[in-house]
Amino acid sequence: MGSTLGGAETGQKTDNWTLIKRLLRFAWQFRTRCLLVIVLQSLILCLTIGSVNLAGVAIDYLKVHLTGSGDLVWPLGIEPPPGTDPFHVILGIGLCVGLFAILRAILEYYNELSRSLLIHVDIVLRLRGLVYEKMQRLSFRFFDKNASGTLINRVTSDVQSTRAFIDQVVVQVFVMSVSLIVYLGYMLSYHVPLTLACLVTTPILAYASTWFAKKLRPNYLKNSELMDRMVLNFSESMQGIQMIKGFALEKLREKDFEEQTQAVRNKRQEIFWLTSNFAPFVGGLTQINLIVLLAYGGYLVIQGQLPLGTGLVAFAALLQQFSNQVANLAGIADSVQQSLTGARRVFEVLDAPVEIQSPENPVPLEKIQGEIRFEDVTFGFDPDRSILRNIDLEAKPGQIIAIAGATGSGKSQLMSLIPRFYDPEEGRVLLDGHDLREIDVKTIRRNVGIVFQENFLFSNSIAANISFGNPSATREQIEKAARIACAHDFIMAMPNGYDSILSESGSNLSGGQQQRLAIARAVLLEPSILLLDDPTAAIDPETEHEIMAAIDSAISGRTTFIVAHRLSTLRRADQVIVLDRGEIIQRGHHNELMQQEGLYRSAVQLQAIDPDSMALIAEAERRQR
Ligand SMILES: Nc1ncnc2c1ncn2[C@@H]1O[C@H](COP(=O)(O)OP(=O)(O)OP(=O)(O)O)[C@@H](O)[C@H]1O
Repeated sequence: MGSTLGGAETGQKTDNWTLIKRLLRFAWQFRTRCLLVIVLQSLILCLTIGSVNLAGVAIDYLKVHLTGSGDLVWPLGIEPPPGTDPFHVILGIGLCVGLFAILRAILEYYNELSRSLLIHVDIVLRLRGLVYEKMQRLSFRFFDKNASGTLINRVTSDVQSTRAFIDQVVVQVFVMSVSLIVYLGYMLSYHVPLTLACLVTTPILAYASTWFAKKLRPNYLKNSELMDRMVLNFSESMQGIQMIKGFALEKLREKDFEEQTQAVRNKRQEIFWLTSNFAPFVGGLTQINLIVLLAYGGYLVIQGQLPLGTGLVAFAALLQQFSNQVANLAGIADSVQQSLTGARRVFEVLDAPVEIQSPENPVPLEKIQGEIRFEDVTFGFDPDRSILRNIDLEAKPGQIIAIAGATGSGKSQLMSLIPRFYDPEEGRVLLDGHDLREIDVKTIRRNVGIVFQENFLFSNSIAANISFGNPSATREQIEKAARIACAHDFIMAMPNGYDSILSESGSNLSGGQQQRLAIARAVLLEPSILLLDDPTAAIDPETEHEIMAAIDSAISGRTTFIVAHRLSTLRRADQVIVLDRGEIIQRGHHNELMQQEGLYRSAVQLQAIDPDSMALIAEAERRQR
């Protein structure tokens, strides 16, 4: 799906006009349905004027019939045959008004239908699709910077606000302009000075609308921010419900949520206060017009300069319609501000640069051997603080590289550079001798199996979870992967075996079972490279050996990077890398490292190779030095 909203405003605050031009370009693709809505609304308008005019004709006819004086102008020159019974004439006009009303009702039905399709089917689905598709392509840095609350809001309520620009601004402005022109034209054709006198309040109205729009803008922005916070709080509370209950913090979280809801409520109230004050103000101003009409128009009728029915009465009805349209200004100004705030936030997502992209001409790689090399790699989240510094390392195909180090020393970040979740700031990472930036991103990721400390499982069948990376995998392939990951037996013990449906996030499985499914998922890809980021960290010691058995069979024949704190894994590794504050401070086989003085030997001797203990030992050693 290509972005039709694309523009050059990336990363910078766009002014309202640029935003409006861009929204109009977006609206252009819905021109047919917009046009249909406009045509229907215009026909409804014509019928309204027709009815008003016919009612005026009926009054004038009665007046002429009763007083025997005055002129009567029949619409389109169609007049009843001479000698027709006056009652039949009035009845005929009444039937025409009734027919117009039926036609109007039919058109209003189609108008409502077209508007709903335009809004809910065309615009909202299209916009949501664009935002969702873009979010799938965005790199990790984007998600590091944007909390999930703001992202959820951008896909949901901001998209809704943005679409308001089309149906509540573009279409409404058009309909309002056409109505105003037609009403004005009709009124001017009857009496120019009276029309001008009736519009004396218009400049005040225009000024007030601008003031109102300016007042609303910051309020809508703040409202979106407060909503983001509220949604984030809610989604975190749902995800961390176990933790909240475990610490008996329900009341505290409830209070937090209530405060945030209250803040949203207060902001909304401010907005409602503004809008509900503006609407009666506009209504009041338009009533002044009616007073002018009655005084001046009444005088003209008495003087015989204006017909009563098609003049004063029709004028009053049209002025009322005119005023209703003008009163819409408040709603339109409100929609403009709301939709521009939403659109700005939607465009921020659509314009966010996709940092990690495949090159235009990627190097063709037939078969990946799995050789990984880091050459003088430096990496950080912000330019002033490097997380990894001057990393050089090499893993030959099929080798096991164990990574040990204190908590926060950069173990996970080092691994995250291999599937190109991030690019290094300096230096390069090579796969089979090619810089990762020269290889197609999909090729890299299909050849890298990853098992994290905690893995996300979808509320789908076990088979679908295992074949997540390759949905077309056969049942045999899925079972083979599950057997390698030592998961087959527990899966078969479940009521529906591989077709058993997992609860949200796999919560009906134990931690060890979840990890084994994650290993099966990684193995199914038959990757040349396996990244195991401390897969036993969140597992109790009893289950740990089951996971280790799964890992042992999974890593055979693959280049494996494993964050490890088990001696057996470290001994088995071809190379152990010891990280401290983003730098490799020791490297070599376990036996070699045990010959050297340093953090590794101290940690092994104290049987404290886990990241927390290594952090303490590293700190103690630094103090000694
Ligand atoms: N998204 C992020 N934005 C900014 N800093 C980050 C981000 N992710 C990690 N860091 C920082 O990078 C450093 C290294 O983190 P990393 O997760 O690689 O450590 P680790 O050695 O794997 O730790 P642990 O053993 O606790 O898992 C830490 O100081 C951490 O605060």
